[in-house]
Amino acid sequence: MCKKENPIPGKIIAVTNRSLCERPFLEQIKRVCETKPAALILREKDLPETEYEEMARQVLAICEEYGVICILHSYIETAKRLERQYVHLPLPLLRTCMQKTENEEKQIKFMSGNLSMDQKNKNKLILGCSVHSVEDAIEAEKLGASYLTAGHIFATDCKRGLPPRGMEFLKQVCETVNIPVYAIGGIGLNDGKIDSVCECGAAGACIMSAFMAI
Ligand SMILES: Cc1nc(C(=O)O)sc1CCOP(=O)(O)O
Repeated sequence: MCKKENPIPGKIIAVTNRSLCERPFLEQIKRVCETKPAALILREKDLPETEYEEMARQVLAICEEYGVICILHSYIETAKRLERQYVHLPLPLLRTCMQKTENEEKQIKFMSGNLSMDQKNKNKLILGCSVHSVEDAIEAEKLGASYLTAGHIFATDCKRGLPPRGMEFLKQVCETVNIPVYAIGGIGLNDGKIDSVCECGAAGACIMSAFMAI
């Protein structure tokens, strides 16, 4: 299993969901950042893009203050405007973006757009992608994803009524692709599941509800 270099420097990725917060959202983001996750995915995809962008500016400032990588979710134009290097996309969106262009060179150009990196890393866009099957994982890797989230691994209120895919599924995904995989779904901060998913070959875990209530 030779995984490419992980663009995320740690095991824990926080995922936001403002509807789960009891405190003002930005206050909650600060509390999350105080625990020093490696990254935070700003997943507020029900917001209109203008509101998302406004929120992203504020969240980015907090993440920067705490040295936490902020990954924008779904809104590619916002990511370009804010010159973000890290973007997370659901697979259908990654597919659509890539279909707009004919070859890999053009794809990267299209995706990178105005995403200006530091000079050394020019054009090095870090794309995350959510996958829910081994086939999805293979496709996302081919489309140029730099890391994957695979879920949902354990039962979670956020996917009520849907059976979890389990550790065997996670293992299969991790064994199949050559990019880092983060487990998502039903993982807490101190329940031992982070270690368990890493034993399956995952690079770490994405955690939503537990972080929104921390
Ligand atoms: C946002 C999300 N995506 C999933 C996927 O399977 O892609 S599972 C999920 C919910 C994760 O919430 P919690 O950490 O509270 O279980």
